Amino acid sequence: MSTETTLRVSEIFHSIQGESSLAGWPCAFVRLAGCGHGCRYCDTAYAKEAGTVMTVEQIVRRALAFDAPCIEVTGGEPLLQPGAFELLSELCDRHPVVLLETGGFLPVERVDPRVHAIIDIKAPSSGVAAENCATNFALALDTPERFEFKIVVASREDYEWAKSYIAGHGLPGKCSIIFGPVFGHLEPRLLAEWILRDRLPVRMQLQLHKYIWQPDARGV
Ligand SMILES: C[S@@+](CC[C@H](N)C(=O)[O-])C[C@H]1O[C@@H](n2cnc3c(N)ncnc32)[C@H](O)[C@@H]1O
Ligand SMILES: Nc1nc2[nH]cc(C(=O)O)c2c(=O)[nH]1
Ligand code: SF4
Ligand SMILES: [Mg+2]
Repeated sequence: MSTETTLRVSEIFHSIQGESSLAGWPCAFVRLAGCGHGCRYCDTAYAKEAGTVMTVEQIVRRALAFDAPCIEVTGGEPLLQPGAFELLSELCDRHPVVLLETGGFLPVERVDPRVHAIIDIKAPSSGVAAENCATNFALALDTPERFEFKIVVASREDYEWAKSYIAGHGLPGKCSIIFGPVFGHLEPRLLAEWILRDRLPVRMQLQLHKYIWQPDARGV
């Protein structure tokens, strides 16, 4: 594997992990550039710009320099760049906790098994629910400790869809599942009450960083 492989990078930053089961931990983020998806609620449209070309070695050194308990590769859609797989493996060689945030429409089987992958399942309000890649569920049910599934909901309809979607794929009780509100669209209290009323075996998340800094701030 060559660490001279290049990738297009949107930003590399140090923040408090705002999402997933590791929310709250200081984290180094590598946001790769580019995304072919078009989730209606996307809060990171800027990552679709070209970005800066960097080698795997340069990216890894920048991320390690934050000396954070975890490193997350996100985007844009990180798995769209072939070099992302090498980047993830190189990070795993040099750091014990490597996370991947991926949009759930690409297969994750080529991702280094040492990576903890947070796979987003897109609900109908995203406009791209038809592109959810169901092959990822079989892999996750096989090795559940490697994965988390996240569903961001904007409405009661999204919530009902999410409830039956996870049940239909046999995920509850087997895989870690997180529901979160589309920021500013669904009142967190409503989602909390729906989960409690249904006794749903899912975690609830808020995007912590949007309560610490300006919700539309970059680099946090
Ligand atoms: C910006 S995307 C980048 C990684 C990957 N493309 C994906 O979709 O997971 C990271 C996460 O941000 C979340 N997200 C994006 N816009 C959001 C919003 N308006 N409200 C809540 N979560 C949002 C999605 O759940 C997504 O998983
Ligand atoms: N602080 C912080 N935590 C995050 N977790 C996942 C993020 C993402 O955009 O993928 C993100 C982000 O953009 N900021
Ligand atoms: S897949 Fe991720 S980066 Fe791409 S549009 Fe959807 S939320 Fe935004
Ligand atoms: Mg974000």
